Amino acid sequence: MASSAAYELRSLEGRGQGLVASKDVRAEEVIFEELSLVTVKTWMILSGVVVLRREKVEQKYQALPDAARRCYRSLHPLLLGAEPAEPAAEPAELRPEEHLKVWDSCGFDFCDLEDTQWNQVLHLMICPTLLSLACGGAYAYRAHGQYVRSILAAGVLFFAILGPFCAKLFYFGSQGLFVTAARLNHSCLPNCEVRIEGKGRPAKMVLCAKKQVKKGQELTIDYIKELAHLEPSERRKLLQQDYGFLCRCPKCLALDRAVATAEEEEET
Ligand SMILES: C[S@@+](CC[C@H](N)C(=O)[O-])C[C@H]1O[C@@H](n2cnc3c(N)ncnc32)[C@H](O)[C@@H]1O
Repeated sequence: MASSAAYELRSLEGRGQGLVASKDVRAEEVIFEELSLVTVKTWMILSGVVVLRREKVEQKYQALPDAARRCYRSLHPLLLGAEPAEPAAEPAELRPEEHLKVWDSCGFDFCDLEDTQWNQVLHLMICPTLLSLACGGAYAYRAHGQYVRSILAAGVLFFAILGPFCAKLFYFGSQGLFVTAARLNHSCLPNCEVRIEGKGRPAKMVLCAKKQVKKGQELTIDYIKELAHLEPSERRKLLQQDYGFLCRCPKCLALDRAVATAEEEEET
């Protein structure tokens, strides 16, 4: 893991711990780079929902050296948010459901080179071929038409439109645990973004500033950046459902204050 003096870990009110800039950072500046502790292959739907981890996370954990296992365990939600002076909270060993909690709360999703190649085969070859055979065949059977013609006609349709369409519906992906980046809190107005370069294993994550960040400001990312178009209340609901926390980023806190003021004014 590469580290620099550009950030430090601090306790932040209502958000557990988080990374804070320890010096002024320019827009687009790289704040840190980090290699994944461990990665697993996944099956994703709808721009970023993991439906299946194709590799067993427990096996990955068992294969790690002792020091890396300690880092992995430190990502358990019981420890994330706890003060560093509370080591008693560390679970001795993780149960299967605790492994899943680690990945659900700290896993970063991405597509590496291998996933991208498989996705091209899946979306540009396999899906259109299967659908053309099924739909063209069914049409020819019902309409007593020519199978080859019907399948070819369906093929034109599916090869032209299905690949781009289903590329975001279901795809092969990867998920990585990054020990430092796991401490980044969410904000609906983030000042940083992560880029994951998955050319091989371990994957490399790069944290970049989206805008100028002043010394002492928290470094934040958007956990649901694919859903930036949603209303603030919907984003909040989603974060609570999928990530299990009520968003207390500055934007949501400001909205809370505005709602409370409006309610007070209505009552008086
Ligand atoms: C990946 S961890 C981030 C680091 C964590 N705060 C810690 O103490 O190590 C994600 C957890 O941080 C907290 N968190 C992150 N962003 C938050 C936010 N905007 N508002 C409230 N809690 C947040 C939630 O408890 C969430 O489950």
